[in-house]
Amino acid sequence: MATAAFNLALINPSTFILPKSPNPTKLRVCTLRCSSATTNAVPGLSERPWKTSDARLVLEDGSIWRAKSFGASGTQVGEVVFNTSLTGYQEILTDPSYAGQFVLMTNPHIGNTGVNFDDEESKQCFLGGLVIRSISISTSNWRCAETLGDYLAERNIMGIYDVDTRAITRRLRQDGSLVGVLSTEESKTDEELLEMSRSWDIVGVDLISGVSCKEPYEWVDKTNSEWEFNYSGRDGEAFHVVAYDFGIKHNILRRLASHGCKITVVPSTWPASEILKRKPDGVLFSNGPGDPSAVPYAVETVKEILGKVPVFGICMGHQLLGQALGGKTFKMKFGHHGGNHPVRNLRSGHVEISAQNHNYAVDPASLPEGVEVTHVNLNDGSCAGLAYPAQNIMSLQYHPEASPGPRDSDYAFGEFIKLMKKVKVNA
Ligand SMILES: NC(=O)CC[C@H](N)C(=O)O
Repeated sequence: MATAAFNLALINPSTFILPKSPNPTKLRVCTLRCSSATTNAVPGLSERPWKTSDARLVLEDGSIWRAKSFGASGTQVGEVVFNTSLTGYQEILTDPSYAGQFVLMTNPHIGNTGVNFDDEESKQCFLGGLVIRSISISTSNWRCAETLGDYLAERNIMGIYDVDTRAITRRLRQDGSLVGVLSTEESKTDEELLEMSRSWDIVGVDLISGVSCKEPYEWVDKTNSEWEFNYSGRDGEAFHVVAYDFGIKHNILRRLASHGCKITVVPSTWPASEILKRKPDGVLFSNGPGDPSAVPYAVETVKEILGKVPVFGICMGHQLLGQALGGKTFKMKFGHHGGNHPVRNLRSGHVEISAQNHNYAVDPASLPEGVEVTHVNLNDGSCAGLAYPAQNIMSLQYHPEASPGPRDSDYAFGEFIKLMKKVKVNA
């Protein structure tokens, strides 16, 4: 009996907690579930015919989570955030706003539909890594082109599974987002990985420049007719929208194209004067990764455009607009990441279930008079949308394009069309 219990402990992921000592040499390794393992490698386990724990997630609070690896191997540092979406892991993996972050999925079973090449939200996976409870051992979907593991390995993205995602989520909810290091390298000690996590920070880093396009391009793809749902939204009028790519998700572009817009996507550093010369009907400031305070050049660009042409900001775009209007942004405790966030539209009174992915928010009290809070997140009362009618500005902290997530907020694209129409008609 004792032997069986011991073996079970060996093949299960074990969690080791290091005390929060500032001095790594004083760290004492203790174990919650397996009292025999006090070193990184468990002797003999590598000879077993089944996969054994071969990866570690070391959090900056000193906790160490043993796991099994899939996708790429190596060592990677990032900020751990949890995402509560039940579906759409592929759109999440390709959302450039996750650059610098490890996404932990709270849904315990991931990978069952594999991946396809239609559901990508950008050309690349920019996230730091994926943390899941259980990886599906088979894939079953008519669109499946390959397995999640192969997809991540080809893109050099690390994944871990067989880790207690509920316990990590509770820790993040309690203590806030934490920096962590994922590693499959046995040669690195726990202390080295801990040191790495403690000497890295996502705050103040310009992550946009790493994900934005390098040259402008035209976008024409609409939402595939098979998936189109908002037939009333297509007014066919060809408004020219310039979209700043701070890490833009393709579905934002598809939804604008489905409304008949002609779209030019420009890099994050494209000068405002160049945009204004093109006389667009509207400018979209996209979603994007990281800290809005780390990209003052983008705030300056937004400032130069405000009041001259109707604008729509989404997520990072909303935060940059908030700053450009004179407001402040702040880092939230653990942010909002998922497809089930209730938001109240204060103008209509309607509640939308929305897709969200952000760690920063605009402080509404810091905004000047005339700027209206149009949407509120009903989970925590944070600002979820703004408008400044005098300057034809609208913005949302969340994702009207969903992908993944519910479509309740898709009407926002129609509102942007209306805003452009109003200005054009009155010009
Ligand atoms: N999706 C986004 O645009 C994210 C915005 C910003 N990077 C944040 O984490 O708050």
